[in-house]
Amino acid sequence: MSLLIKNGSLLNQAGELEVCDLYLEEGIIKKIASNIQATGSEKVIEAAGLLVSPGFVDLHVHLREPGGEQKETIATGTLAAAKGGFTTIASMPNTKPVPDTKEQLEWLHKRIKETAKVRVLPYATITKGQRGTELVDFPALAEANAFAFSDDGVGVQAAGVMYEAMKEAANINKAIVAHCEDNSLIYSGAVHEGKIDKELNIPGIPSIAESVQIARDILLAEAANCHYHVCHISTKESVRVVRDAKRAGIKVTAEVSPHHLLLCEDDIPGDDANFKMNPPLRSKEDKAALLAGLMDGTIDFIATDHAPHTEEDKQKGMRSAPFGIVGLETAFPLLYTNLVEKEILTLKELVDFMTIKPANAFQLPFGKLAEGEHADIVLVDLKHEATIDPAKFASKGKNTPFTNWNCKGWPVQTIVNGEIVWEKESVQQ
Ligand SMILES: NC(=O)N[C@@H](CC(=O)O)C(=O)O
Ligand SMILES: [Zn+2]
Ligand SMILES: [Zn+2]
Repeated sequence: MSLLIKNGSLLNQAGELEVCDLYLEEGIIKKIASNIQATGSEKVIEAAGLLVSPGFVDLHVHLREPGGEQKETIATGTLAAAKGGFTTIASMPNTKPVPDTKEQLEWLHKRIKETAKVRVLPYATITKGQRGTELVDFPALAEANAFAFSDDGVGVQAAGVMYEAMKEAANINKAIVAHCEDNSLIYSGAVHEGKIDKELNIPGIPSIAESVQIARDILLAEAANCHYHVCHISTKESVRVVRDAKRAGIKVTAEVSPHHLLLCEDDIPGDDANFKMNPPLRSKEDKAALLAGLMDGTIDFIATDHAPHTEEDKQKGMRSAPFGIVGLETAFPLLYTNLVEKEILTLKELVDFMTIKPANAFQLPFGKLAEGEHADIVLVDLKHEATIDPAKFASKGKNTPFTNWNCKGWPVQTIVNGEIVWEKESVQQ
């Protein structure tokens, strides 16, 4: 089925909105022009007043399948992605079992093919069982279409193991995507070590637990000549270290999450585990440094770190609940409302941070609206206002700190490979 999107607003290179039509056929954007005439055989989508954006790309998502289906499945997580305007997501490997063999990864690809609503690029682990000791078979997993290698959920503790992993990854031209956390510096903390740990009398996680490992890894990546990507960067020291590394010409990239851009420890209302995630919400100064890092190119793009947990998990409170919050269904409206509407970022900057920038960091052929490109598109209503209500999420995870936030910029239709995978009317919003 071909699609004709009429009268939508597209961002041009200068960041201005231009009214245009798009013709999609066989999964490809065939034509972008004003006044494309319908032939009668295609489905016509009236998009007047809507932003037509490349589908969003999220390279940090937890889908929990296999082994955590009570928290999320590939089906529910990718529906949440579609609802949030994401057309390509990369799935983190901290599942049970983890994709650390060719067979596991092949099973995952099959399951994705059967049940995913959007494109899913699965990570393989760096170490067997994410135990941090024995490396996976990098060439075999690359052959089985691993997107990249990550032990997300836990840092690789031994420098020697990380160095060998980086050399393996460099050999096959794949990236090491790192959750940076030195276990000897976390002291079983649950919140940032700063003000909030004292206020709540809960052990804190110091900033150095992250920044020390990033500094180590950057030097290893330089020696191994490996593309090294930093997950969910959260501290001002980490930003400085990455900035210096980029200046030195080291192949490092970094992502930041919407919650670290929009919240800090001062926003934690008390013992509420919907504000518990790893890394934790840091200080006001850290939050400012993350935004500055994003704006000066130190941080390459935005990724949600969508980490669904059950309500039962989160009712255990700050000390005992698992780390993580959901993000797919609220990322764009939150960032649009709190950064673009407040003129901190332009609309084009935000869209780029969620489309072309993540795609380019990993040489992915997505995130662009141009003739000949994949027909991955989201239509967004920038004016419609609605309040965030977790009860309405498609995700099984309702664990968000943003309940009741009023936002504009809600996706209304999501197209992957030229096919409508979600539209507002089909799901209660
Ligand atoms: N971010 C989190 O707080 N939790 C993630 C793991 C991770 O991203 O490190 C999870 O899998 O729940
Ligand atoms: Zn992580
Ligand atoms: Zn994660």
